[in-house]
Amino acid sequence: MAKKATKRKPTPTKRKSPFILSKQNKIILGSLLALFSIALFFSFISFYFTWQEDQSMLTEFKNRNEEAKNLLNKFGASVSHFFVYKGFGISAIIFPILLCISGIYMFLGLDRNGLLKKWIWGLIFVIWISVTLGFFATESPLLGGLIGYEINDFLQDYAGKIGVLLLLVFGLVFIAVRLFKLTPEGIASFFRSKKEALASEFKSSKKPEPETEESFLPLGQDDEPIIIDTYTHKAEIPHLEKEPVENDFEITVQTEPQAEEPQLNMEVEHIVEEQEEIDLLANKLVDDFGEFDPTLELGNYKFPTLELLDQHGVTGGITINQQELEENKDRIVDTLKNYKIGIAQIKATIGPTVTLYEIVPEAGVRISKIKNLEDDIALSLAALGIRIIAPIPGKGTIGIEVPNKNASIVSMRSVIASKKFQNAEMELPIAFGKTISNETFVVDLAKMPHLLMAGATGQGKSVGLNAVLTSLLYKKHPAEVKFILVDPKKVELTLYNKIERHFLAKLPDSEEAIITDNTKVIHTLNSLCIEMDNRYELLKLAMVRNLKEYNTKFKARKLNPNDGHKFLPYIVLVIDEFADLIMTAGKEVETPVARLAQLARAIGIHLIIATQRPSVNVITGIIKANFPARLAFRVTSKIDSRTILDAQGADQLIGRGDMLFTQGNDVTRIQCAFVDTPEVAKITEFIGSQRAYPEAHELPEYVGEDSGTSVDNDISERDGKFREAAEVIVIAQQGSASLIQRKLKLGYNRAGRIVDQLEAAGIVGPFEGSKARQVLIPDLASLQIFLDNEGAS
Ligand SMILES: Nc1ncnc2c1ncn2[C@@H]1O[C@H](COP(=O)(O)OP(=O)(O)OP(=O)(O)O)[C@@H](O)[C@H]1O
Repeated sequence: MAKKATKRKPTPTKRKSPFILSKQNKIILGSLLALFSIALFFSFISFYFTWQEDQSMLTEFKNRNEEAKNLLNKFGASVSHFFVYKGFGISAIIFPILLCISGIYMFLGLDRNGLLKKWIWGLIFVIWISVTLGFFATESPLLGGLIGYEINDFLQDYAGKIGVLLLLVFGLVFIAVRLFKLTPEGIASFFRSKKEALASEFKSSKKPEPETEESFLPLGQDDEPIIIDTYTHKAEIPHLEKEPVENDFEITVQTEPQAEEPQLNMEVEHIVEEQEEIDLLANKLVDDFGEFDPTLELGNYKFPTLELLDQHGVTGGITINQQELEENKDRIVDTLKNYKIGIAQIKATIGPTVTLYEIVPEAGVRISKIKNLEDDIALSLAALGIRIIAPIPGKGTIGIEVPNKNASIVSMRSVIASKKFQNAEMELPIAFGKTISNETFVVDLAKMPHLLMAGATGQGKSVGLNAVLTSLLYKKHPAEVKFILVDPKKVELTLYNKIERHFLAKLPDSEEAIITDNTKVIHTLNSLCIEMDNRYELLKLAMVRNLKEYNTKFKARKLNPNDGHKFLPYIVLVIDEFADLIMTAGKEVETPVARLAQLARAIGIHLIIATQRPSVNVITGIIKANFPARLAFRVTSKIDSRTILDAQGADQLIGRGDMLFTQGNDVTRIQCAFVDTPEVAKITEFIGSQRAYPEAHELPEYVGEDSGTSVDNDISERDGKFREAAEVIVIAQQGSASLIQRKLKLGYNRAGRIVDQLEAAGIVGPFEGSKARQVLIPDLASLQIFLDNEGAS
């Protein structure tokens, strides 16, 4: 998206200009413009031959019996009269030329930036030529047109003839320098090179050199041994210190430095030009075709509209219950008074779910004393979820958060529609919800750069994940971001299947884009590691430090797609129920996740990991260290809160989307935006019904150690029990090593080896995680035929 890097427009529905035409319309309009401009061109030309005869026709435009001599008849005569006679004279011809170029641009669907430049220069030319001709050709007004004449007249009244002449010369200099990039040095070197070319031509015509090797040899030096290079057959350099010899071109050049000075100057200029060549080429490509636009393939893609989201009954802001506020204030003041803590000042900020009471204690009160009263205050307020922030970072106050009796829902619609989100100039903006002071909370996932989410069951984790995904869907074009969704629960993220070919990425041979089984997760994570390495390689080649710089360079056409460069979308990997994965796959999952978390930030791969159980064996030290951004919904214990946030507080939340977010230092309390399943269904339906890419974004192939075997299908090297094992497997129609182990009383390793050989022979299918392998031979008779054929071939 060439335009995406610049300012975003306020509403997602109006991101594109309403004047964007479809490809067909562009072709139609482009050809119409080009043909019209050709007609106009000839009409202007013919005006110069027919204008006198057609003059009387101008008032007879409606009269169908009258005919004009102009090539375009009365229309041509009138338009030409307007543009040439009343307008700019002969320079009016530039208009059809500009129109023709515009038509070609439209026809070929080229970028409009280059065209705008041409129009600006065209208009400058039109005016300059018209005024110049108006100045010099006062006798023939048709050359400069009425405008040229009038401008001259006007200027001469104020600046006189000389003043206008100087202005015209300045115009010429301006055009020469800005458009043709002429400089005094450039002109001087041009003439110098011409002069030298002439001189050398003259010289060579005077002394024609015979085309033999001897012509390079110094003449008249018989007494000196001449060293001839065996490869080049030329005299070697040592002759330098010798007296200059007229006939020896090479030596003369090197022994007369003064005569060579102009040539040295020229060389310097040449080097400068060479250095700029890549940039010049890129600039030319951008001028001709415009910046690369990754969204072009789905050019008609429409962003989801706000109407797809519900208000959830919230139309206005938060309703303030004055009585509740007063009561809470009095209770806080009374409770603190009971403990002999005086309050100098108290202020309330009302949020969607909690109200923050900011207290300035009287001088001499110890902060730790108030902090220790947390439970007592909660008791006296008879409310759950009280949190004391002492002191509030950046302010000299103590905060007491008290849940509102009637919490209001923060709808996803309200946060998406907020100015803060709409105007967010972020790479991957996420609108989480609203803070305690009712401000929309927007953060950039690209800066986090990975997010860890935890919360006990039913506290709003799935809604939180949907809020993250919805935010990105409302802001990003399918070309800019791809999701990899891992959903071991198999039900939470299924709705996103509909946007598979727009927004999802998957392994080359997998059918389902949403990953639900563990083996596939391991493969996908390893495949992402390969993608990461590939991307680093591309970044290295492009000599940039991160994905943003890389894509900017690619859009500016400074990276050649023939060298493997391509526009790289962000990849967001979402793993729901991470605990479940770690429990079943352990290190196999942890290692690639840690590797990605450590290294993937620069190349645009971002991880979002959600878990119900934030225990230390799930969120291990290495994972924690690489996930500075953490989001905690309500958890069941202080320990869990510490594991996820490195601070307590998450155990005191009130649930239903009440959450704490930290990016390393401050902890912010946020009410998560609520987006319901039917809303997600509508959004995915809206996107899914639009034209899509032919396939989901393909990840690099990963060949796992356990998928397939490297065992050769060598009959002579097969285990002695191979045939028996094959029979057991075919009878049971179950390809498992443990079955062979039991039935044939073999050790595990030997049984495993036999299964590998069975796979290599094509009797059982590949490894499928916890499931038994598929048996590819239906019955014993078929097996018999199969093995006999194998032996015969
Ligand atoms: N931000 C919110 N605003 C209002 N209500 C919410 C919010 N988030 C969640 N809820 C309520 O809590 C319920 C449970 O939320 P959710 O399904 O997200 O929980 P969960 O943490 O994913 O649970 P589990 O881990 O069992 O899947 C929702 O159905 C909704 O009624």
